[in-house]
Amino acid sequence: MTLAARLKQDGLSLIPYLMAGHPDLDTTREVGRKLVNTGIAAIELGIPYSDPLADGPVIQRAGQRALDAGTTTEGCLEVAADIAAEQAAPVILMTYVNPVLAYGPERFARDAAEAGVAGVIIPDVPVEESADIARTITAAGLDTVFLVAPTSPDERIVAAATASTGFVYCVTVTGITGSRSALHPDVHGLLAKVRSHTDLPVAAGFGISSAEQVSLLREHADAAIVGSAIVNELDAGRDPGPLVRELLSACK
Ligand SMILES: O=P(O)(O)OC[C@@H](O)[C@@H](O)c1c[nH]c2ccccc12
Repeated sequence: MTLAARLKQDGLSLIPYLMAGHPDLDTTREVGRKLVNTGIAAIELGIPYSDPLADGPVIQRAGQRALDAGTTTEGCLEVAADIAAEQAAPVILMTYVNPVLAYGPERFARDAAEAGVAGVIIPDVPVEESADIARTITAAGLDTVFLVAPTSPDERIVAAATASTGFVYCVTVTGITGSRSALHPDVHGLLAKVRSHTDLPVAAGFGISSAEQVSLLREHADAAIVGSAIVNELDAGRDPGPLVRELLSACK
């Protein structure tokens, strides 16, 4: 089943995010393997990068810790392969464009596809400049995912939806990743606008950390993406499993 078809299935689903290599790759492998078997729709795996523009403090710190621990793109792809081998939920890589260029775009796309990865999110390629990289990714059989924000004009939403094949990532707050006490005041209007421009699934992310916030997205989004709240659990030395189960029950 394609990533898009999976996310279009029954109601709101959950996509947890892990930073690969935080606190080390063995933990990412172990936690990722467990999480894909909890009923999540997909898992987003971040590749750490030294200049992460859109990352808030929690994800930035996790990325720095991963880099300090010697995490490489090769290592991330190996862990992605181990998680994908569970055959329980698709693995989506989230990476800035520089690590992809450093690795070589063709090689990156081929190795990710070989690892069993389903799709790639590259947040810092403006959709207007995305044609080459998107072609390389889709040629390897991977899905592309582009982001739209509350500030995106209609034509940008259309362009992002046209360039995406897996789902459209709807950033539900203005700014960087990280837990917020409240969702965007017009999150439902924003999601409705994106949905009016595409048949692809629409996933909401940025600032979603609680079961209550997840439940507010029911019937408005196809998936909720939760990053910082999960990274926080790992920072506190806790298994993120219980939080993920709580968030999952809010999807129903
Ligand atoms: O951490 P949050 O607020 O729950 O947001 C998800 C997010 O962390 C994850 O999707 C992500 C991490 N880094 C990114 C950079 C750009 C876009 C998305 C991301």
